[in-house]
Formats: sequence, C-alpha cells, structure tokens
Amino acid sequence: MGEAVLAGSLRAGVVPAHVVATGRRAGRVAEVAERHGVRGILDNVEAVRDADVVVVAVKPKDVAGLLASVGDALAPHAVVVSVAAGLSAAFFEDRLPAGQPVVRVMPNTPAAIGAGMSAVSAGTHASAADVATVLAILSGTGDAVEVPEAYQAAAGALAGSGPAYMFYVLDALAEAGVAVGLSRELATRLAVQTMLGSARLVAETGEHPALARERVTSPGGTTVQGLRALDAAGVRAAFIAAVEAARDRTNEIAAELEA
Ligand SMILES: NC(=O)C1=CN([C@@H]2O[C@H](COP(=O)(O)OP(=O)(O)OC[C@H]3O[C@@H](n4cnc5c(N)ncnc54)[C@H](O)[C@@H]3O)[C@@H](O)[C@H]2O)C=CC1
Ligand SMILES: O=C(O)[C@@H]1CCC=N1
Repeated sequence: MGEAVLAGSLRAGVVPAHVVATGRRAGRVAEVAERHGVRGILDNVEAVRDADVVVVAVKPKDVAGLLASVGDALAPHAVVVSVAAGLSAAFFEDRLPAGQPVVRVMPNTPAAIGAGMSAVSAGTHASAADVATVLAILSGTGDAVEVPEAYQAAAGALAGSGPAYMFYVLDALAEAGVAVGLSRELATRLAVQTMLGSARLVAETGEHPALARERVTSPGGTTVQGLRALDAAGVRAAFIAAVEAARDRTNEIAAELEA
C-alpha cells in the first residue's frame, strides 16, 4: 500500500528527489527506489528527519514500535499520515510528541494505477491546511474524500477491502462464463470490461445503481431471471454481512492494539 501511495504522490506532482522510501529489506527498498526514482534507505530515523509529510504504511501491529523509534526525530510541523486499518489518530497522537499533526487515511489498492478511493480524517492537531496537503498528495492516487473519523471503519470495510470483493465477483463471473461454455480468457475479458463499464456508467451519469439496473432488466427478459437467482442466493445480504464483518474486524484490531 505504501508503494501505491508513493506512486500516486509522484503522479500528483511530488518531486521524486524530495521523497525518501524506507522498508525492512534492502532488496525491496532498492527495487522501489529504482522503480520510482526516489531515495531508498533502511533507516527510518534518517528518513523522517526534515520531512514535511511522513506516510506510515506498515501493518497495524508494527505501528507502535515504529512510532517509538522515529517520534523524537520528527519536525514539529511534520504531518504523520497513517494508512493502518483500525488505528485511530489518537493511537498515533498518544505515541508521538505533543501536538504532532496526524491525518488518518484509508486508501485502496487501485491507488497504484491512479484509480483508488481514499477516506481521509484529520486528527486532533491536523489543520485544514494539513488535510489539504494530504488530499493534494492523494489526488494522484484517484479519488479522495474527507470523512469524520467515526466513519473510518465503515469506509475501510467498503472501499479499503472493497477491491477484494470486486476481484471475488470478477473471478466468480469468469467462472460462471466458463460454466456456460466460454473460454476462461473470453469470460474474464467480458467480466472485467462489464464491471469497468458499469462502474463508469454510474459514475459518469450519476444515476442511482438501482435505476441503472432496471434499465438492463427487460420485462419477461433474461436479466430478471439472473437477478432472481442472485436474490435467491442471498447475494445482497452477503455483501451487507461482508462489510459488517470487515467493519467489526477493523474495530477489533483497534481494540487489540490500543488495549
Ligand atoms: N493492502 C491493502 O489493500 C490496504 C492496506 N492498508 C493498510 O496498509 C498497511 C500496509 O498494508 P500492506 O501494504 O497490505 O502490507 P505489506 O506487508 O505488504 O507492507 C508493509 C511493509 O512495511 C514494511 N515494514 C514493516 N515494518 C517496517 C519498519 N519498521 N520500517 C520500515 N518498513 C517496515 C514491510 O517490510 C512491508 O514491506 C496496513 O496498515 C494496512 O492496514 C490500508 C488500506 C488497504
Ligand atoms: O485487510 C486489511 O486488513 C487491509 C485493510 C483494508 C484492506 N486491506
């Protein structure tokens, strides 16, 4: 996820020479540095010194240790951006020097190609200008929206995890195509473009998805039978259960790590 945000920031106009990427493995850091033309090092303390923006993209369980090691080296104005699922801005603020600005972001992996969706929330000490800086950086990752922090778990459950649900649907649709006699290659091509086109149609027309669905569904036709099968299998309820489960797990992670 860190590399996706890095790629997006460069797309947004951040100068590669102004970026320092860190990681745990030298090979991986060198690979990222070379791919994006940024400086890659293994020393987090050196990386954050003089930084205006510090993006923390390690697993939630590794955040506390990382903050303990870099906190003292941060410039007071440095905006610490968290993409860690579940961890509150307060989790960061409690482990950083008093007054450090923190902005919490829930991105998703299509950020890697500039087609991501991020939910952004200010911590206690982050100013509107700090949030604007983060939104500007994220503009190269796709769409980004500011939400109250109370919505972060829900937004992450829908959009942060959402690509996995979409890939699941694509895989299932392609499999369905194979089941009715198409080659896997053709079925995948049909499924992918259908998902892409349907999302774009709703995005570009602003039409309610239910109305867009009705337009496809001719009386006595084929689609209504397909939709009946989806309803009979409880697919709508399954999506609601999936988002609720991911939301609940987000809150569990927070409770485990903040305890
Ligand atoms: N994968 C996804 O779709 C999304 C992930 N996130 C969040 O992004 C964060 C990262 O997730 P992934 O990219 O999936 O995990 P990942 O395991 O692929 O990436 C984490 C990277 O951090 C490095 N790392 C660990 N400790 C480090 C340290 N002390 N210093 C420098 N580098 C260190 C690891 O070597 C690894 O390369 C997590 O907090 C996750 O909740 C958020 C939204 C979506
Ligand atoms: O599965 C996870 O924990 C991360 C957070 C959102 C997407 N992937």
